[in-house]
Amino acid sequence: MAFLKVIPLEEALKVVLSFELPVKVEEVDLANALGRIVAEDVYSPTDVPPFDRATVDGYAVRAEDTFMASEASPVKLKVVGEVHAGEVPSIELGKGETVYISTGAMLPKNADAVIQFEDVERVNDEIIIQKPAYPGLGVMKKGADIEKGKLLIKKGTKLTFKETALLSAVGIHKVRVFKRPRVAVISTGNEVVLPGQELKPGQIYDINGRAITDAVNELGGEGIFIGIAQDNRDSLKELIERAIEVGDLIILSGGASGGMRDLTASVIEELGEVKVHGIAIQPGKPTIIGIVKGKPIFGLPGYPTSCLTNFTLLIAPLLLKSLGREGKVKKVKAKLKHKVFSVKGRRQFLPVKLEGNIAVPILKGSGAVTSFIDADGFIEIPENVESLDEGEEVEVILFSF
Ligand SMILES: Nc1nc2c(c(=O)[nH]1)N[C@H]1C(S)=C(S)[C@@H](COP(=O)(O)OP(=O)(O)OC[C@H]3O[C@@H](n4cnc5c(N)ncnc54)[C@H](O)[C@@H]3O)O[C@H]1N2
Ligand code: MOO
Repeated sequence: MAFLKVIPLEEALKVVLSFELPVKVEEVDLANALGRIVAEDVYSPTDVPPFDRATVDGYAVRAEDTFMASEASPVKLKVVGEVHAGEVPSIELGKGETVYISTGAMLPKNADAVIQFEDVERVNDEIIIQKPAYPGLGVMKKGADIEKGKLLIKKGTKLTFKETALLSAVGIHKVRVFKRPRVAVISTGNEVVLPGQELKPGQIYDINGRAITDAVNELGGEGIFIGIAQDNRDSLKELIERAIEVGDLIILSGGASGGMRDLTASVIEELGEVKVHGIAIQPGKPTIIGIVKGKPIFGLPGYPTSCLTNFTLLIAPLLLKSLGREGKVKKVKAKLKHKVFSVKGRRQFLPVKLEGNIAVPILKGSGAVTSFIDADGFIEIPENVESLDEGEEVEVILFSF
């Protein structure tokens, strides 16, 4: 193991993307499909609507019967029946005939328009029309909304309520999705305690455990929080071994650097292999990438902003790839609100808040948790660049999956 021998981000990413996570597919009920990633393209098995349908309450007519209608010379049609939603009309419209029809009902044969009842005068079993109807008025044609055979959802799409609505519309009640990769999450540090516990002097609440677990969940994986390891080899080993049992991938945070109590790298080396310790980026220099019992294991920096930035840069692409999502994190273009400075020779990732298409830099530093909580994403400042100017176009890597 080369202790803190920094390598470029691209090299580190190559190591990460060489890991193969198990890719499995399962079928789930639509009711449990929200947030899951679709494993194959989904095509519509049916037309929506499945029949020509009235879009208003009124009278179904043959439009040609009304072409001559005017205020001076109204047309009269005979009402020969009624058809309501859910019924199959038994009537075929003859010349000069109409039926009362409810919104959502199937058009009777030969009808090609529906005139809303407000626009006709009903006198006993006749309606009086003063304005011509055109074919298609008040009608949604079969398949006009969604055509049978249309590609509805592409493989790799994360299901939101819109997609589950779309699947409902075509009657699909089971969907094939990628199994969620199981990601075991460990926080480390004697000072770190779980929210809900009393905070003693010198202690802080665990942020990374929740944040990483939920970032994994948001991305489509299954985050499993294992616990908080103390800063000693036995505690770290015990939690890593538990994590290996349940996870396809393991993420630790804290203790990644080279301080006296930073043990993560050497414990990983004892249990398996450290492949990378040190990446030429800021934040994230002390990041660890390794493998234990065939499972990828990551040690992220303890500072929550550094931790989540590096999760997004390094681990999200691997999880996205294993979920058929092409390994790409979301990016948007924006203009920088004001000039920012960086240190030459350091490749920096700076949190920014988006106000429309303006990226507002957050300059509190990676030691502040609000640096990433207030941020929508972060921008890159390459190592050979000392500053970016006000109004310069930047690419924002989003903290959302
Ligand atoms: N001599 C040097 N010291 C430090 C350097 C350096 O280059 N030379 N780099 C600093 C930077 S940058 C970072 S990042 C940290 C990373 O070190 P570690 O990964 O070993 O992180 P820790 O020391 O364990 O923790 C750093 C900080 O974050 C807090 N923390 C840790 N875990 C959590 C958690 N789960 N939730 C909330 N906060 C957490 C921890 O209490 C520390 O305050 O090293 C710097 N030092
Ligand atoms: O690496 Mo620290 O992660 O620079 O903030």
